[in-house]
Amino acid sequence: MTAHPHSLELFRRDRVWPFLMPPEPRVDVSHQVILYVEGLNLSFDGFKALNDLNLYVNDGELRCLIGANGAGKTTLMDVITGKTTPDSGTVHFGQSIDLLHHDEARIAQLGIGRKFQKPTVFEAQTVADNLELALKTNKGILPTLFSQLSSEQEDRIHSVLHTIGLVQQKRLLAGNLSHGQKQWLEIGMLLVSEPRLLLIDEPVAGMTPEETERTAELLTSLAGKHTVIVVEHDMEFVRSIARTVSVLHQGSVLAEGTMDQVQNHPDVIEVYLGEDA
Ligand SMILES: Nc1ncnc2c1ncn2[C@@H]1O[C@H](COP(=O)(O)OP(=O)(O)OP(=O)(O)O)[C@@H](O)[C@H]1O
Repeated sequence: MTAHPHSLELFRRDRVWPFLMPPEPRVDVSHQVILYVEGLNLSFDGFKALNDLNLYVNDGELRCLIGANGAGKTTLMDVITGKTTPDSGTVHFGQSIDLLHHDEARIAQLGIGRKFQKPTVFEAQTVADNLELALKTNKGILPTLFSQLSSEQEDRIHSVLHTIGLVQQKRLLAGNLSHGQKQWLEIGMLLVSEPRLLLIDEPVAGMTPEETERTAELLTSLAGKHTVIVVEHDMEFVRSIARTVSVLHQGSVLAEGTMDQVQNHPDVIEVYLGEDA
């Protein structure tokens, strides 16, 4: 008796059916904290890039990380996103997800999106196609523009275009966008997969004052639904968006609070802002 074609399909070795895949763990934010970083240490050839670093970020918060060059901001982002393994310490996403047990790709799937300083959009594709490709890539499907989007996915792309203020530009090639618009598009490319936590590195570097202002509006509008951590050197920008600022110095959190509180903190005046004064 020949097997029914559907049963052959069912026994293909290379298929994993959705009901057999491990369920996507939910991020447990029952204690309002979405990110716990505790006792992180990391040395590079004896130099302590992270030094017993502790950081707690609440769900829905917009947190700014500031600190002089070499303070450890990028290294911290690298550890949270699985790019670098610390020597010791723990990193938890919500109450129960131990991020140090997952690799970079899995951490992205779990809902942590990272945007590097330089935009890396596909310049030869339209704005809408960039979002579509990002959505498919994030879902682990071989990215192609030929497979159809579901209506839910189309709605999501439209809503992201709206959020990033590029509805009018959706048919433009990304290469023709301004620097600021490319940065927003790249934020949109993260948003299509609805991340819980967004890590954004120097979003306003190289932007015009108008673009900087719109970026402030965009990032503040994302907080609440998402948790946003912004690394930024532009203090005026930080002041315009941040409720809580964490100051990193020599691999540790030196001070935390509102911009006014940290600027008036004696340790900060001494080691960081004092240098500019
Ligand atoms: N892979 C590495 N190997 C050796 N040293 C490293 C490595 N990565 C970072 N470092 C060092 O660790 C320190 C912290 O760097 P990090 O990039 O985290 O600082 P940062 O706060 O992000 O600075 P910036 O504002 O300049 O981006 C620096 O002195 C850097 O040279």
